[in-house]
Amino acid sequence: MSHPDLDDLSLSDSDYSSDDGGNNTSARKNVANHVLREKTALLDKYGANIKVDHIKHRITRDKAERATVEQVLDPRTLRFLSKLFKNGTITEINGCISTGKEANVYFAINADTGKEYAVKIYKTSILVFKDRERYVDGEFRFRNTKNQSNPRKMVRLWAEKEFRNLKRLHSVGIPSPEPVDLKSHVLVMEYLSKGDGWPSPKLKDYEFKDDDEIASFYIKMLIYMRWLYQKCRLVHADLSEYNTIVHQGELYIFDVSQSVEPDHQMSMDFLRMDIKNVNDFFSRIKKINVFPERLIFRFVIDTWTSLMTELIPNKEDRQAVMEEPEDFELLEKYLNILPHKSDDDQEDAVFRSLHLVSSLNHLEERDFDKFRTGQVDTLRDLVKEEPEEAEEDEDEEEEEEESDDDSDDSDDDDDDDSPKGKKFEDKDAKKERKKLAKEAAREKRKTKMKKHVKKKLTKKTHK
Ligand SMILES: Nc1ncnc2c1ncn2[C@@H]1O[C@H](COP(=O)(O)OP(=O)(O)OP(=O)(O)O)[C@@H](O)[C@H]1O
Ligand SMILES: [Mg+2]
Repeated sequence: MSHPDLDDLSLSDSDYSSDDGGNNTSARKNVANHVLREKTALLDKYGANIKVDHIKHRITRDKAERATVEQVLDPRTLRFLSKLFKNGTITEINGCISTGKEANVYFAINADTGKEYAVKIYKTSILVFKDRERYVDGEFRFRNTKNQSNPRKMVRLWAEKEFRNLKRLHSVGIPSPEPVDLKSHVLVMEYLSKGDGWPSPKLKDYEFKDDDEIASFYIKMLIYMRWLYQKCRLVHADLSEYNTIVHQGELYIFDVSQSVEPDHQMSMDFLRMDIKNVNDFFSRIKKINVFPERLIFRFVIDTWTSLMTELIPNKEDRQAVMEEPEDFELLEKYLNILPHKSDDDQEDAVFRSLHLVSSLNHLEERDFDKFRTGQVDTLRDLVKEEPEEAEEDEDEEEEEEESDDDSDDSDDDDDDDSPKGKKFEDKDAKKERKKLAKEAAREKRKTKMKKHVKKKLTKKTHK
């Protein structure tokens, strides 16, 4: 069969755009014809290699149905897929693994090398795009980009983000599908399979041998969460038993398009949500003892030095481990000294209810009232290990404030006989000064993190 030269037919992104204001009808007709011709040519050339029906359990190699392909894949997507055929990354698409809210995932192979791939195609329809905003807070991520109003550019950005994030995970040794190729909103990655086309199970479907195996996966999950934060500078932001796969005995993390960097204004909330999801799965569904969420939070964001100081209090003994930052076994040892969460953990309840921001810069106007009344905490301050002396100083400071509040007239009548300005104040000025000081102290207490909350979050309670 003869084809027009596909490269000559290729259109740019803007050619597919419908926002030309409707002024140039004949130009639009031309483009529409062009798109149609391109689609037909691509289908003639690659249609027989693309099967988009749902795979039920096992990857089959039935004949591709051109009509279904035509229905499911829009011309633009087809064009980017054809680039993957042309550059030899894949030779066949053999069925649909998943149709999600944001993307469809297909199973693909390269018949020449025998390699298997997962091809994730982001949905570009405006309807889905609106949905995405609501569900995944994409709005935050792209709030400063010019592309917010253009869904095609948005999904391309989204796919690119996933591709780059996967690279980060892969490069630091967090088990994850290896990213292979990216063409606009079409992403190719390693396919995690049991072999013979069977996909490896998601964590939620994995049949654990026993409680020990469940516990070991829980530990892995927490350590990978820390590595994500410490080594990749990422918070997953949708971590759960649905976005992790057990592959060849390892826990694989994927679906990282929505992951954010720690300085994202919602990163701390996302991290807390990830921790909650993980804890809920392992405690409620798998019925194992989990650690308190606030301590996991600290485990994820605290420095290596701080964790190791706790694990090995003796400085000399600690020297050796300082050379092995982020060592898996040492992190595992650290987790093993943590207490388990009790059923009525009030401290975790407090932690869950705190409004979190990673820095005061992230406070928005609506947050300021809450901040004044102590309902907002900056998490980095919260988990910082304070040197003992600093803590004592603070105690004194607090006591001072207290006494200032409680006693009306005694604080400056001390026995120190060196002359002090205050001693020679007239009575009214003194009254006024004390009133102002009291007010200031009251204000300060309001904005200061409640001490019991801070203690709860910074000190481990070994039970
Ligand atoms: N590399 C892969 N190997 C094997 N299966 C995969 C791979 N990537 C994705 N999948 C399968 O496809 C499903 C959807 O993938 P993913 O979570 O990345 O997309 P999604 O659009 O976010 O989907 P959802 O909205 O369902 O979370 C996964 O749950 C998994 O079953
Ligand atoms: Mg997913």
